[in-house]
Amino acid sequence: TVSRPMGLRGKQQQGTSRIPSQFHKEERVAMKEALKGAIQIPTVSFSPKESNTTALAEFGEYIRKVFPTVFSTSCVQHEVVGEYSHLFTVQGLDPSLQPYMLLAHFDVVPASEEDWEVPPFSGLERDGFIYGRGTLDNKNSVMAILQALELLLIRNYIPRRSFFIALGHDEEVSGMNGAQKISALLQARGIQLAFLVDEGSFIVDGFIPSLKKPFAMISVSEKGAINLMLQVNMTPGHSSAPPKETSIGILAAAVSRLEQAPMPNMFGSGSLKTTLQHLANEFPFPTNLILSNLWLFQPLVSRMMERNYVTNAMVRTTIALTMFNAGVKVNVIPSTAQATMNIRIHPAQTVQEVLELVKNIVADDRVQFHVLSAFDSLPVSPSDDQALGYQLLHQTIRSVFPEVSVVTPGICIGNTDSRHFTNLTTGIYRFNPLYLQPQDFSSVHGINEKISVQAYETQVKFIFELIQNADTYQRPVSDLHEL
Ligand SMILES: CCCCCCCCCCCCCCCC(=O)N[C@@H](Cc1ccccc1)C(=O)O
Ligand SMILES: [Zn+2]
Ligand SMILES: [Zn+2]
Repeated sequence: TVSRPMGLRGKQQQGTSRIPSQFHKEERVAMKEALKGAIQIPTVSFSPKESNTTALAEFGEYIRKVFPTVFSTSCVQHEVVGEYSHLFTVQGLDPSLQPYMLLAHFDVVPASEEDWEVPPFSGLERDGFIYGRGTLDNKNSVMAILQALELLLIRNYIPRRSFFIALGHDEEVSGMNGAQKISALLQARGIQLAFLVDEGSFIVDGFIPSLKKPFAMISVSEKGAINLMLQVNMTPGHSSAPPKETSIGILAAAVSRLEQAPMPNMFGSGSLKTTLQHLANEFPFPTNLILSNLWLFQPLVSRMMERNYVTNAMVRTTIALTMFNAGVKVNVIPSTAQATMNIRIHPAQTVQEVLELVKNIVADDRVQFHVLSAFDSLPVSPSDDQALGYQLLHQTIRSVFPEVSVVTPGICIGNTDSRHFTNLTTGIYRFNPLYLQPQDFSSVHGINEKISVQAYETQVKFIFELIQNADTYQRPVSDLHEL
């Protein structure tokens, strides 16, 4: 367990003085009201071709209204990209410092009114929590980033290091029109980023049984994915004289075989192993010893990880059957049956390897494979002493969340807009400065998504600190050792 400061040491902020992250009562009320207003705009992405464009446009008007200083300060340039996404360029004083990017998205997944305790687009405050779709994924980040910049600018802050704020409008349906276009635009301008911070991981609490303390997980990679459609075609006919096998039966047996035969456990070659080694001393006896001696206990630990759906997703490629279609009439045997699945690829495997494994499990030539889309897992970003982005996050976590004793690299089991930026940087970090418990995780894309007012204020504070920390001239520690 490393809890001492790593990486960035030495003098802070030569010249200008640091602006304390203290906000008065009126500012704190204004910031939570601004978030509520953002939740009330139903910026829903239904599919790559269908979104609430009226709401997306309204959101653009809304941020102009609630963050007037951001939009009127001369060191901040604003552009709309891909019709609804936003790119802010904040010009720093020192062009020799490589710029970085803060990334977030303001589209949300749909929410069915009836299931919620509080209407999902009401932004209602109840018992210290703000409820609504997007309070964790990901309007909290969108608003907190702009809010932190607004408050810094009001205090006459001018950054030393330039940075970009990119706010996507279609992350929930692939990010092709938002994040992808922003990335292409910056590439055309010859920009390279020192690092990028996006959503995708949290200060996680209660996901590993017997680990009582929360820890900060910064995701340094994310899983790949395949959308795969299996199809069986057989001769159609009259249901009164059925053949021995039908398209439905053949396909059902094939997908059942896939559910019965999970993909191999890759714990040994994955980053969850590193994560657990960082955490070893946080566990009570004997788990601390077990995790410190993975050379011996790896088989035991890898099986333990399979027991929970989230940690299971971190040790293997998963297959979720998500669509199943066949038949139109009760007395007609259909010719075609289709099953679509969403596969999430462990970083130790490739698209091709997984497709081979799936074919071998299905093992039936009558089942056709149609790959609808596929991409490999993302490259692993550095998390060593020299990794500026990782070390800045680590430093900021230590100061804003002093009670969190472990910060570790991890892997994101979902996909984020950050995957469109591999052309601009190798330092992609997915971290949302919020506590997340399993019940909060279920509310993301689920029901009763909510954020506490206090947690949101802390998120603003975190970004306020992170932006100032990024102004460091400090080179990573090991460079200093050489001096
Ligand atoms: C060691 C135990 C730690 C447990 C940590 C649990 C934290 C889990 C956090 C997971 C957050 C995932 C965020 C992913 C965002 C998301 O939902 N992305 C979506 C976006 C998407 C949609 C269409 C096509 C491509 C991508 C997705 O992955 O489906
Ligand atoms: Zn998201
Ligand atoms: Zn999402």
